[in-house]
Amino acid sequence: MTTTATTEATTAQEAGRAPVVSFRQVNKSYGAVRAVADLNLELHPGETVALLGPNGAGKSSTLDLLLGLRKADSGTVTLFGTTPQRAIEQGKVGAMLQSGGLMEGVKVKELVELARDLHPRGYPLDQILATAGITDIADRMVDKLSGGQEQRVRFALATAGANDLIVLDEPTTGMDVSARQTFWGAMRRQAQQGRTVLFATHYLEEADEIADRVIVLHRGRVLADGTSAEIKSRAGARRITFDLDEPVDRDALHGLPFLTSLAVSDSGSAAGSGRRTVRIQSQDADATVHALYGLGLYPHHLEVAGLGLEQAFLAITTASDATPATDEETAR
Ligand SMILES: Nc1ncnc2c1ncn2[C@@H]1O[C@H](COP(=O)(O)OP(=O)(O)OP(=O)(O)O)[C@@H](O)[C@H]1O
Repeated sequence: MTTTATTEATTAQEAGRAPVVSFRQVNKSYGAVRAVADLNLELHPGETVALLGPNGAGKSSTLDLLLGLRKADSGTVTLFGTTPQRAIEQGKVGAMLQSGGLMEGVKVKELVELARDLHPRGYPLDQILATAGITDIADRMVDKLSGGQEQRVRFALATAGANDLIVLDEPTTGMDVSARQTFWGAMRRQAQQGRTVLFATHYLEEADEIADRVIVLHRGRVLADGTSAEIKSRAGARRITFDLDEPVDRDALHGLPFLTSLAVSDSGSAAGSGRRTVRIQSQDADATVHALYGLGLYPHHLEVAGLGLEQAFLAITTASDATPATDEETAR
């Protein structure tokens, strides 16, 4: 074996072992705005990962760095052990981004065909159209599509060949409920075939349902990283709900220990009866409920439940806003 062949074999072996995506100490600023701050991240084959974060958290910047569309100020980004550019040239990555219009003056099928022809491992045209659910609009001009149809065409372009990594930036924006279901069905099939899927989203229910790993970004940092169940339990707080027949002493309820929020409303079924429903969020439900009985109250229909992903997400990002960001915030 020649030295070159040995080097190539070693590189291929390394690429086989390398994470699909690796960010090491990556920083990106736009002037004074720190969009990505000391970001460390690894994605592995077959993972479906949701990137969650409030507006301006750094999601699009992270995806741009990952795709080599922007250059990091410092740190390294690799895909399959090589540069993003190289991985993309090798046809390993399909991307569906928010920005950038679709080429106009062509039919849907012509545009998809072009993407397929450019892909080193392109799929048959009919298959791409069917997977993206756009067979019926294949002869439509691209400039005549609705927002949701455009998104489906973008999806077809991102999956026109056999990619190992699919990157999606808020892919279902503008899609109606049924288009969303079709879209995620297609995406699940991609994941079942061993592909790694990374998507940024504002829809927490999508992250909860689709992703087996959720990464919460805030101010360019990873605040939490784990399964959706882990993120929910990391937020710590629990919801306590109960009804009260007696007059509600809000000051007393506000004085309960470990309380993070309190809402009192007319009890839906018994509106006008004087019964009130109290909803509490607490960092220590046991202690709060104990103190509640200590107030001499008699709560009916008492329920204690974990937070949904949306509330957990809010709890995590709000807590981070209240404290200076440190690397210890990272969950793993
Ligand atoms: N080209 C740019 N020039 C200057 N600032 C920018 C640029 N692009 C992004 N930013 C800023 O960097 C920060 C991160 O933006 P980014 O678009 O990555 O966030 P995001 O999480 O994708 O937000 P959104 O959910 O609103 O799409 C924001 O404060 C944004 O205003």
